[in-house]
Amino acid sequence: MSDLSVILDAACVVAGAGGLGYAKVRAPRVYWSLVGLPVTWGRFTLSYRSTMDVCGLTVQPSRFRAFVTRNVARREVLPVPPKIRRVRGTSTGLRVTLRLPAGLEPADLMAASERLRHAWGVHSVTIAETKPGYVQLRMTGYDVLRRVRMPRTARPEGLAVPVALREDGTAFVRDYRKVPMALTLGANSSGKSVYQRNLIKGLAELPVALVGIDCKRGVEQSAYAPRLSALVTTPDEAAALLDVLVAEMGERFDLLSGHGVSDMWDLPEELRPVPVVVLVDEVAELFLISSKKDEERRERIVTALIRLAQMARAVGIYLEVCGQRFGSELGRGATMLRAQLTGRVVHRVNDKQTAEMGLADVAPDAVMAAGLIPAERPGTAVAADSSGGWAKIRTPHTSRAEAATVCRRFAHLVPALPALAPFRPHVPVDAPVAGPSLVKPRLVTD
Ligand SMILES: Nc1ncnc2c1ncn2[C@@H]1O[C@H](COP(=O)(O)OP(=O)(O)OP(=O)(O)O)[C@@H](O)[C@H]1O
Repeated sequence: MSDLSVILDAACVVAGAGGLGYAKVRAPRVYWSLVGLPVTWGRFTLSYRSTMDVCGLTVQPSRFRAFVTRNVARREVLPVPPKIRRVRGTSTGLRVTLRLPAGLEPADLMAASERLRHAWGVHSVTIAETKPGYVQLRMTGYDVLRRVRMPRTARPEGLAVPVALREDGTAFVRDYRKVPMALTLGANSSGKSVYQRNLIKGLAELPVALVGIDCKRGVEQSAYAPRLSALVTTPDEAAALLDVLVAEMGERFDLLSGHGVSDMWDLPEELRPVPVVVLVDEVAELFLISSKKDEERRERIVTALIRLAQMARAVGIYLEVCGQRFGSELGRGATMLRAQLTGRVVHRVNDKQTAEMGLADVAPDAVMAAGLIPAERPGTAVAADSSGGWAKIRTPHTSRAEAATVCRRFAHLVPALPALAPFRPHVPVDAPVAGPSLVKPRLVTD
C-alpha cells in the first residue's frame, strides 16, 4: 500500500514537473504567473541591496540623512541604493518604481540594465523615467515578442492607437498628437503591411478621416475602402489628391486665423475640423519617373508632401508614410521630406544604409538594433522618435480580412469631408470583405 502511494506521489511530481516544463515553452504567461513571478519577486527582494551595491548603483547618504536616521557621521553609514516605492507583478514581468537618491540618474541604471538582468535571472530589464527623480524598472520574465499579446488595457483613444508590443511588455502607442508625421521602413516581407493594418484597425474606430494612397494598385488598402474617405491607386490620382489636401490645409489655417488660434485643438469642439490621417503605402512609387512628363507630376507630389509634412500638424492633417527605402536615391526632396517625418519605425532591412536612413538622424543608437532583426521574426521593428528614445517592438499578427472587417464595422464613422468626396472609393454593398480587388477607386476630375 505504502509502495503504491509512493509511486502515486512520484507520478504526481513527474506529471507536475512535465506540466510546468510544457507551460514554460507553450504557455510562458502561465508559467511566469505560477513559477517565474514568485521566484523572481523573492530573488529581487532578498538580493536588491547587494545587487545594487555590486552594480555601482548606491550612493553615500547625505550628512543630514545620516545624522537623522542613524545619528552618526556620514562616513560611517553604508551607501544606500534607490528607495523602492512600489513593486508590482504583471502577466509578463515585474515592475519596480524607484526613487533616485541625489547623485544617481536614470542613465546610470540604463547602463547597468544588462547586469541587473543577469542578477535577477529575467529576460530583459528596461528603465523608464516616469517623472523627475523616479524611474521604473520593467523586467520581463520571458520573450514577450515571440508570441505577441497586447495588454488588455491597450485601446485606441483620442488620436492614439496601440499598434505593437514593446520588448518591456508595454504597448507601443502611435499617438498622432505627440508625433504627427511618421515613416515606416523595411525590406520585402518584413512586416510593414501588417504594421499598417494594425494602425488602420485602431484608427477605424476613432473619429478621424482616413485617406489611402496605395500605388501598388490598391492591393492592400482597397480592402479598407468602407472606412476610407479617399483612396487613390496611381501617382496621377495621388498628385490630384495631395493638391486637394494642401488646399484643405489652407482653408483650415484660414479658420484658425479667423478665431485667433494657432492650433486646431485650441478651437471650440463644435468648430474643430475632423483630423485626417494620410496613409501612404510604398512611397517610392510616388517619386519614380519614367518620362519627362512624369517629372512635373513628381515635383507636384513632392512639394505637396513636404508642405503637408512641414505645416499640416497644426490643422490636424497627419502623414503616415511607408516604404522599403527612403533616401537621396529617390531624388530631390526625398531627404527633406524624410527629415519632417520624425516618428520612425524600421523593420528588418537588407543593408545598414536603410537602417541609417530611418534612424541615424533621430536615434543613432538604434541603428545597430535594426540591423539585427532576424528574418524569421516578421513584424519586429525598432521604433524611435526625435526624443532620442527607441524601443524594439513587434506587431500582433493581424490579417487583411480582420482589418477589413473592422473597417466595415466602423464604416458609419466616415466623416463628411466634401473636399475628399471625389476620391471616395466606391464600395459595392454586398462586396466580400477582403477580395484583392474589392473596390474600384473612383476619381472625378474636372
Ligand atoms: N507581427 C507578425 N507576426 C507574425 N507574422 C507576421 C507579422 N508581421 C508580418 N508577418 C508575416 O510576414 C509576412 C510579410 O508581412 P508583410 O506583408 O506585412 O510584409 P511587407 O513588409 O509589407 O512586405 P512587402 O514589402 O513585400 O509588401 C506575411 O506573411 C505576414 O503574415
